[in-house]
Formats: sequence, structure tokens, C-alpha cells
Amino acid sequence: MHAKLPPESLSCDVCVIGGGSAGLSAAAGAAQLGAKVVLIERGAMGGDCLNTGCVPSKSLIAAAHAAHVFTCAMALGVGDAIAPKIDFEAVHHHIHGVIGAIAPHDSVERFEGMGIKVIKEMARFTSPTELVAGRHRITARRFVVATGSRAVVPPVPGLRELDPLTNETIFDLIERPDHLLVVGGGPIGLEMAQAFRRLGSEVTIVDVAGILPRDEPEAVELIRGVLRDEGIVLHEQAKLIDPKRSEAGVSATIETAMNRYEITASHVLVAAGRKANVEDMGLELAGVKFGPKGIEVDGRLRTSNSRVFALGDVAGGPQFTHIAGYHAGIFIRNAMFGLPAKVDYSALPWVTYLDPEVAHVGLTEAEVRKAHGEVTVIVEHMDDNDRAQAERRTEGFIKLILTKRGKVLGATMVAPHAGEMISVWGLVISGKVKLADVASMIAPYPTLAEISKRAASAYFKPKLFGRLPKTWVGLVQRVLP
Ligand SMILES: Cc1cc2nc3c(=O)[nH]c(=O)nc-3n(C[C@H](O)[C@H](O)[C@H](O)COP(=O)(O)OP(=O)(O)OC[C@H]3O[C@@H](n4cnc5c(N)ncnc54)[C@H](O)[C@@H]3O)c2cc1C
Ligand SMILES: NC(=O)c1ccc[n+]([C@@H]2O[C@H](COP(=O)([O-])OP(=O)(O)OC[C@H]3O[C@@H](n4cnc5c(N)ncnc54)[C@H](O)[C@@H]3O)[C@@H](O)[C@H]2O)c1
Repeated sequence: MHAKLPPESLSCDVCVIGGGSAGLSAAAGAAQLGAKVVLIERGAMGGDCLNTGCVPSKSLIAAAHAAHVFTCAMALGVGDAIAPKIDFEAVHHHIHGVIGAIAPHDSVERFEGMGIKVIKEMARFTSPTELVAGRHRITARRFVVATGSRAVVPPVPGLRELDPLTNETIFDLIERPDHLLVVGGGPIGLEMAQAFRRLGSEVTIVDVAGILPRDEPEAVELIRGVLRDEGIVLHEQAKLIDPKRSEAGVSATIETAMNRYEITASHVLVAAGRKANVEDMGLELAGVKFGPKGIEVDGRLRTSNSRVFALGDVAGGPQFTHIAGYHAGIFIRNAMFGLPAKVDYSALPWVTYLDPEVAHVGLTEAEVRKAHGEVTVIVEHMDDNDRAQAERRTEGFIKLILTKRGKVLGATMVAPHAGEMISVWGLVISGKVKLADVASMIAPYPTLAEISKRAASAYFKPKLFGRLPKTWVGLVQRVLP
């Protein structure tokens, strides 16, 4: 047995609460600039992204993709109509193997190697200038709250009593669900739905509104078709009623405006939005204001207590790992360099890792219309792309949203690897690359990425092949030998 250690008082430059994507990046940045840093994490280092979010979900999707390749190969003249054999326990090992391979990067040892004091405890403010974590009492010049978010169980009577799966438990399954009922058709719900379907589960999705609430309607329509073609049962504008335990696992009613469906499922996954982790940490005592969406921050990510910053999912804005890292950069510029850096989401990208991937950056058409009135929309379809034809993956498209004067404010791509191709449009939207540069680049043939050049060229086409250039060419041809 360990002897009880005595209380310890610590004072540091930066005290970070939360060892997820936001907290780890902020702590590493501050320490590498010479600050004395204390990092407090109550659970697993790496937070949601490594342990229960991006990494396990993308690993599961990779397994699902491998299984799906069998079912598509016949269209390319390869194989017989055989269903792949899924060893779900091996899929589970694969997922946790990937987490294990990345974990050293986020480990206590790595962060202690940077000179950071890591405390594995729950942190709680006791005043605007002090917090406690286990036996430690910590004062700091700056605090960072990066405590993340967790799944919300919607207030459907009976649902909580079923103890449904969430992102925190679904990757622990070692047996494949026979029938997964997914509550919520946002990115989490759909990524899981398609992956489990491809690994052989029956899947039903129920969404009280519509799927992919933040994406362009054309992208949503295409994905709806893909999911249904793969055999997923999708109920939108639908209510889940009276879910309860049954012999098969769970039974419930799903009600739409037109119909009522009685369904049974073996497992229920809740993916109906997130709630910021703001409870039980003395934010009131610290004078840090928060609301239903999370901690209230200004453009520089400062809270109502000027020595406390809030970063990542808890800060009530977009919830992505790349935003957590971006927030950490804003914190470093403000707190370490004394620069008044502010967040700018105008070129914010997001990707939903379905197949095909749905990638977006900047504003949607509806948002541009609302802000600017008239808009120019350019759409190019993947069936005009030779690589897409060669791979028989012609279902996607690119959509650019421009102001009437030709400024690109948003882009959506739906295609295999769309997430790998969207970044160029982030550069265009942020003004670092011109639309004309994309139109005139030499794109390797045949690549899916040629679609970007094609869309950019489409904007200039009417000007390039208009009356003026034709007249000019006519004149030049008369004088050329
Ligand atoms: C299934 C799923 C898939 C996802 N896929 C993607 C994706 O593909 N791409 C993407 O960009 N984003 C994805 N996300 C979102 C991404 O995971 C989050 O945006 C990101 O992890 C947020 O990082 P964070 O540091 O703000 O919070 P977290 O990673 O949640 O870290 C917060 C940490 O704080 C700790 N903590 C909380 N309270 C206290 C306390 N009082 N004291 C001490 N420690 C505390 C927690 O234990 C946790 O480790 C996904 C999320 C989920 C759930
Ligand atoms: N690829 C990625 O980058 C990725 C992947 C997964 C998650 N994430 C992040 O995680 C966040 C949360 O994802 P999410 O999918 O949980 O939430 P979400 O808010 O994006 O979607 C939730 C969905 O659940 C539905 N819903 C809400 N209450 C319901 C109810 N009672 N019954 C049925 N449906 C209901 C909503 O209509 C909505 O469509 C995302 O916003 C995103 O930032 C990102």
C-alpha cells in the first residue's frame, strides 16, 4: 500500500485542465516556449479523439471499407459474389491496436519529457486564481480549460434506462451487433451506421430532424441514397417512442408524419449531439461564465475571468480535433506572445468520413445567400472525371459557392478521398491562393483531384471563350505569319 502523500502547493505559468487534443497542444506549445506548465487529466491521455472518437471511428471505418471492397469488386471483373468473413473480435483488436500505436504520442511520459508536470486527477477551481487536483493546490498566471464534451442522451422516455451505447462504449464491443438502432443522423451516427452495416449488422437510423444537419442539401441527398442502397433503414423527421428491453434486446416505435413502425434491435447507439463538460469543476467559483453550449469565450478565447481561456469542444463552437489544435495556437499567440489573435472560422473545413466522403469548407450556399443576396454556384460532377470512371466511383460532385463578383466563400466535395482534396479550397477562401491559380495549375492525370481544376476553370470559361477573346484571336491571326 502507498503511504498517503502530503498536500502539495504548486505555482506555474500555465495550468491546463484536460489532456485531449486542445489541452495537449496548448501544454506542449507553452512548455516548448519555456513556460512552467502543469497539465491535469482525470482520465486517459489523448481525450476523446484518441480513445473514443476520431481514431477508433476511423479505424472501424477502415475495417468496414476493407469488407465493402469485396462487394464492389465484381463490377470491375474481380471475384465471385462472396460475402467477406468478419471476425469482429479481430476488428476490435485492430481498433485498439491503432489506439495503442498512437498513444505514446499523447502519453504522460512524452509530456513529462517536455518538462510538463502531469497530474492524473480531477481538477476543480476553488477561486478565480486557484484550483485543486487531488492533493495538489495550484495557482497559475493562466489557466486553460479544455475539458471537452460528451454524448447527450436525448430526453426520450425510457431511453436512458436502456443504458444505450455512446462513443465511449461502442468501441469496446467484441461481438458484432445483430441490429444496431442509431439515434441521431449527424456525423457520428452516420459514420457508425455505414461502418457497422458494412461489417454485417442490420442498421436502422432514426433522426428527429434530417441527417447531416450542417451539410449542403445535394450532399445530404446523395448520402441518403448511398445509405439506403447499402441496406440501412433511415427514418427522418421521426420520433423514437417508448424504447424498452425486449427478448431481442430492445423494442421501440418509430413515428413519422405518415407512419408508425414497430422495430426491434439488439443494440442502441446514441449519437444525438454533444454536451460541454462544465460540471463539477468550480467554474462558478472561478468566475467563468458558461451556458448550455459551453463556456462563453470572446474572439481570443478568453472567458469572463481574464486569466482563464477555454479551448476545444468545451468552448461552445465547432467541435473538431483540428479546431482544438487551432484554438491552442490562438491561446499561445495571446497568452505567450501577447498578440491579440482572434479565431476566424471563415475557412473552417470539416469532413464526414462516409464513403463517399463529404468534405466542406467555409460557408454553405444558404449562408452565402443570406449574407450576400445573389450568389454564383458552380457544380461539376465526378462522372466527368476519368479516374472516377476508371474506378467506377462516379457518384460525387464538387460545388463551389461564390459571391456575384467571383469570391469563393464555400466549397463542398462528395467523393472518395474528398477530405484529402478539400484543403486547396480552404487556401482559396482564405485568399492565400487565387481561383485563377487553381484553374491554371497542372493537375496530374488521371486523378480525382482534377475536379478542382475543372470547377475553377468553369468559372473562367464564359470569359475565356467570350466575344472579346475571340475578336482578339481573330486580329492576332491576321498578323501572325
Ligand atoms: C465518435 C467521434 C468521432 C469523431 N471524429 C472526428 C473526426 O474524424 N475529425 C475531427 O476533427 N473530430 C472528430 N471528432 C471530434 C473530436 O474528437 C473532438 O472535437 C476533440 O476530441 C475535442 O478535443 P478537446 O481537447 O476539446 O476535448 P477532449 O478530447 O474530450 O478532451 C478533454 C479531456 O479533458 C478531461 N477532463 C474533463 N474534465 C476534467 C476535469 N475536471 N479535470 C481533469 N480532466 C478533465 C477529459 O477526461 C478529457 O480527456 C469525433 C468525435 C467523436 C465522439
Ligand atoms: N468526421 C468528423 O469530423 C466528425 C465525426 C464525428 C463527430 N464529429 C463532431 O462531433 C459532433 C457531434 O456529432 P453528433 O453526430 O453526435 O451530433 P450532431 O449534432 O452533428 O447531430 C446530431 C443529430 O441527432 C439528431 N437528434 C437530436 N436529438 C434527437 C432525438 N431525440 N432523436 C433522434 N435524433 C435526434 C439531430 O437532428 C442531428 O441530426 C459533430 O458536430 C462534429 O463536430 C466530427
